Amino acid sequence: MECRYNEVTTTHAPPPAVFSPDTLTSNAATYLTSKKLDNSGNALSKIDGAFVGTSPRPSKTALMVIPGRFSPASSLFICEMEESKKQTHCLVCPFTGSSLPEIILQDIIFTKVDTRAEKYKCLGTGVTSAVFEGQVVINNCGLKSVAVKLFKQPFDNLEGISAEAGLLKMLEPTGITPKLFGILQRTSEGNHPGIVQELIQSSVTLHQLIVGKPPFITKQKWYNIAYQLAFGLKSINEQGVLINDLKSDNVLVNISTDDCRLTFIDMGHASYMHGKRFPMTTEQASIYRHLAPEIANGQETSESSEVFALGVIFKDIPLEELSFISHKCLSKIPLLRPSVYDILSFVEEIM
Ligand SMILES: Nc1ncnc2c1ncn2[C@@H]1O[C@H](COP(=O)(O)OP(=O)(O)OP(=O)(O)O)[C@@H](O)[C@H]1O
Repeated sequence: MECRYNEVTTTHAPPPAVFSPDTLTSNAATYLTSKKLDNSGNALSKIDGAFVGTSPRPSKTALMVIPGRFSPASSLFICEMEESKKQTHCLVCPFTGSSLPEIILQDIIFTKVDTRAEKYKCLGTGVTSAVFEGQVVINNCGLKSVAVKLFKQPFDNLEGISAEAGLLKMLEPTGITPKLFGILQRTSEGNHPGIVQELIQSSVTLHQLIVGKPPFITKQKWYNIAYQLAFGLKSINEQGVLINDLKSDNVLVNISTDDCRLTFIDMGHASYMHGKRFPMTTEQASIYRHLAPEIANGQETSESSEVFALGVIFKDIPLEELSFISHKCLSKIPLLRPSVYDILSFVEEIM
């Protein structure tokens, strides 16, 4: 999957809607506003069916996502249906060749913001997608809470989506990324394709925590966060994956847990077993402060550029003890940066 960096969100663009009741309604309304998305009846009947050993297939009537701002032009519709037919074979991880589960729209119940209005709970939006809260019927396991990442054009090709989903699957053993439930394919009803993943409950982005939005967290919790950042990056890199877009907007913090549990989200720019180039102009490079200078100069990403990105986050974390190591991570010369193992040992020592 060839990606250009000008597709990446600008650093520290304010996340539009994360568990804030006043913004949720308006944002969700802009993205998904359809009565027909109310799927609860169908999905629940499927669970009832599962209990009695049958699997009733809800009829495919009018289950459409009418996605406001990123709806396709009607002339593209036929082409999309053609595409979805030939894209079925893409439900395999392009890196490992293992198959990825498919989830059908009928099995998702999107969470409504308001029981009367047809407005759905948007967890956040990015450059490539809008992420909605819901529940999904998993065979014989009942309902699971999920975050459904629906891709906007032109980021809605199934190969790219399969790559991101495949990486989430691959990273599941680390426990630091959301669990993958499956891929939602584009259907002839016109819904946007997406990734159905574990919902990270009670979370805010690390960026929100850093810029001082409530809640206030203790120094000990900041140490825990620094440790999990280093440990998480090490675990991900050890699986052969480079995140290539590590920044505080892409880390969720579960503020209801004592240790402030972290989850690394958004593997949309990640690569497996190799680095990736992100061609960009000097002006663009200046926006992406988490990008190491060599990447802005056209070189491939590497474990060392991941360390640079970690250094940017450490610099923003309000712990003086991190300034020594973040300074080293931010060295312009990749070879002078510490390894993620050195960083982890350093954080362990200061805790
Ligand atoms: N699994 C999840 N659980 C809870 N909230 C989530 C989850 N995944 C994403 N979000 C919310 O949705 C927002 C957008 O998600 P994500 O970063 O994956 O989108 P994106 O379009 O790839 O963003 P970018 O602009 O970085 O490309 C996140 O900032 C977060 O608030």
